[in-house]
Amino acid sequence: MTHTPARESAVLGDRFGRVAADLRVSVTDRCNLRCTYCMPAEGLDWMPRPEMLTDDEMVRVIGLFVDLGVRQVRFTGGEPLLRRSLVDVVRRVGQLPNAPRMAMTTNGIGLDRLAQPLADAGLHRVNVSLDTVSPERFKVLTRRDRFHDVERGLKAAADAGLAPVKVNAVAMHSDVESPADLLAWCLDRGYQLRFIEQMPLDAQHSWDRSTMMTGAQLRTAIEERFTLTDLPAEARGSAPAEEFLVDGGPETVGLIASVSAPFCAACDRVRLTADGQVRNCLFARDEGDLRAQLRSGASDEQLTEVIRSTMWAKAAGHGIDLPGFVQPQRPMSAIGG
Ligand SMILES: Nc1nc2c(ncn2[C@@H]2O[C@H](COP(=O)(O)OP(=O)(O)OP(=O)(O)O)[C@@H](O)[C@H]2O)c(=O)[nH]1
Ligand SMILES: C[S@@+](CC[C@H](N)C(=O)[O-])C[C@H]1O[C@@H](n2cnc3c(N)ncnc32)[C@H](O)[C@@H]1O
Ligand code: SF4
Ligand code: SF4
Repeated sequence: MTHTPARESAVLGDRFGRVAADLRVSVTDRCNLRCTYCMPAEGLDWMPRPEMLTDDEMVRVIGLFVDLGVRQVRFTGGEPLLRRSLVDVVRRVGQLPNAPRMAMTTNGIGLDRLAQPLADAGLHRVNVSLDTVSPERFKVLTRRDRFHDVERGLKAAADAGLAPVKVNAVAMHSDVESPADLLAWCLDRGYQLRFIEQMPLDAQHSWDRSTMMTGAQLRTAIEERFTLTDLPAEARGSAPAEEFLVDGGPETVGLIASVSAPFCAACDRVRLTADGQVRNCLFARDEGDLRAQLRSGASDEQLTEVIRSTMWAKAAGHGIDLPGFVQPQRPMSAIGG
């Protein structure tokens, strides 16, 4: 590969001039829910534990990303709260030189107990996934009867000051309730709701475009009850969510239209999996193997070279609409979203 100045600069760039500043770290692939758009009911093997990065390995690699210009680290999973050492990892990342902002994406189960310790360890904010306000519907969608655990988790996050508390909802046509019901519930409690288009990343490879609600369809459904006002395009930056004022604001609702309106041209994200692979895109089919290097005694410079070369190879976009699109082998639950 030709080495250009951009390829060797202090920041983590790619061939299209994008610079990664947001690292998403999957700390485990294990989960206590089985959301239908993410995992099969059973039969998905977990990563063997010896293949997972230890805390020391994970913190070392995150430190290298920070040295390369990463300014926000998001802990995700699987379910990140299932990693027993999570609070300690957060504390250690918060103590790095040039410590990044730290966020987490979680299903909220266990957050009632962990929100305060995580906030004390330095976590700044949290996004909680919740697709419905009906406990019965929750049980169907996640195959577990845990709605009230999530409800308690959300409240604990707000009480611990992990603000703003955002709620993520994957929207599908099969949903019986209106997206406006979930929005009303979130507005009442001060949570910032964002709807997400379902992406072809489920472990069972059963994604079907026709079950996905598009951003435009969601907007229409929400506008049956609320007035939405566009925010200036500049306000969005590199965020996946396009935000709208609800009934004149200040509350907002977000639409993450990854499939119908991709935001890849402004992408500033890079990913680290729990088994130590760098992914330059949610949909990447190749990964940079940091674990092998780490365990064969690589220097920081050698690890940095793996990160840089993986990022340099990043594609322009996810290519879902291209004829040759192939879903990555690694499922959403082992990437982290
Ligand atoms: N296509 C695509 N989807 C993404 C990307 N980053 C996050 N998402 C999806 O957006 C949804 C919400 O993700 P979150 O983990 O809450 O992250 P976020 O929206 O960047 O978080 P905030 O910074 O709090 O707005 C999930 O379904 C993610 O898979 C991305 O880089 N590309
Ligand atoms: C993979 S989960 C991992 C973190 C945590 N378990 C949770 O659910 O928040 C991260 C995010 O991806 C979203 N997600 C999962 N499968 C998806 C899919 N097929 N399409 C779009 N988003 C998906 C979830 O709703 C969640 O907001
Ligand atoms: S979306 Fe999150 S909570 Fe649901 S099965 Fe996937 S990893 Fe678990
Ligand atoms: S699909 Fe890939 S390139 Fe597009 S925004 Fe997501 S991570 Fe970035």
